[in-house]
Amino acid sequence: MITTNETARILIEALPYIRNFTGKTIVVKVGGVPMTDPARMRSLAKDILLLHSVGIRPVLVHGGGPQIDVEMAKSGIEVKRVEGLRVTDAEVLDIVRMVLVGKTNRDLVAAINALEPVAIGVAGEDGRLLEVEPIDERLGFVGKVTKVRGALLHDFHDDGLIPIVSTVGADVTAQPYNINADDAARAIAVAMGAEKIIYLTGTPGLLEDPSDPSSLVHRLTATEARDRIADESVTGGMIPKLLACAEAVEGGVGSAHMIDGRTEHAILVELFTDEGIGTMVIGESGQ
Ligand SMILES: Nc1ncnc2c1ncn2[C@@H]1O[C@H](COP(=O)(O)OP(=O)(O)O)[C@@H](O)[C@H]1O
Ligand SMILES: CC(=O)N[C@@H](CCC(=O)OP(=O)(O)O)C(=O)O
Repeated sequence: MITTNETARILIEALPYIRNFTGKTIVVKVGGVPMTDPARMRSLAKDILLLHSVGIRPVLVHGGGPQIDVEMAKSGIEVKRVEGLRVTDAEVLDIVRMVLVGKTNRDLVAAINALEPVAIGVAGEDGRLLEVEPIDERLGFVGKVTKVRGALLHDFHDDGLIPIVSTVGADVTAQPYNINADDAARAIAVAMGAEKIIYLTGTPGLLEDPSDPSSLVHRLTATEARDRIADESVTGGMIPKLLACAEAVEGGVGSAHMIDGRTEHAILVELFTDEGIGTMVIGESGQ
């Protein structure tokens, strides 16, 4: 049982962090794994609302890879990925939009709005928030973000709203494209001049040995992150995630964090306490 003194100490410890982050943009990307449990989604909604309530400007970007896999299986379509990216033909693209824009985004918006009606859902193809180019024709409709209309998201914040972004973008002809949500979150954080980007994932962070959760890498630079991708010590979904962290700090975001989205209130511990959790990627100066 937490004592009154401990509660007071925690609040006092949080104060300088709250002061430091007030008025700043923090991008939180939640992966599909942490969202498989509705209780976790409700807990995430409380955390995001708390950030908003203390004057932080949060942008919640979500994935939904496992949820797309389930719908593809129901339709009897085989899942193919190349270096963590889903091969997306027109049929798969329909499923991606249905799941990300039609379901996952709505569930997150509803989870926050059940507490306070300040969440607004937006897809990357709305108002061409996320403009893309195809990455590689072998991947089909998979896009790399070339432009972010960040002003749209700043406007939502100015209006007291929390934008919840699903990462289906569009090219200049309005053709929709599937985007890796980690990379889309990175592009948004860079375009908005975010203070931090936080990835809530299905692992404790970057692991030396992916089968050993205690082998957590606490801190590394963007160059070290790129080296680990080059020497193939990370695989699957960790490749775009680690690359996104490196590109975020190289693009001017203060720091990028990968933390365990399955741990309740991990965002609050990361932001408001002296306890660093998960993996932090920083710029070359070590700051
Ligand atoms: N070195 C590593 N450390 C941690 N995870 C790794 C590593 N190498 C590969 N992975 C894999 O990457 C996955 C995380 O990427 P992904 O599933 O896309 O994340 P998300 O949970 O955000 O959707 C982990 O669940 C793990 O299977
Ligand atoms: C191109 C590509 O691979 N897009 C991803 C988009 C969703 C996503 O990134 O979801 P997670 O964050 O849960 O991994 C996909 O289709 O799975």
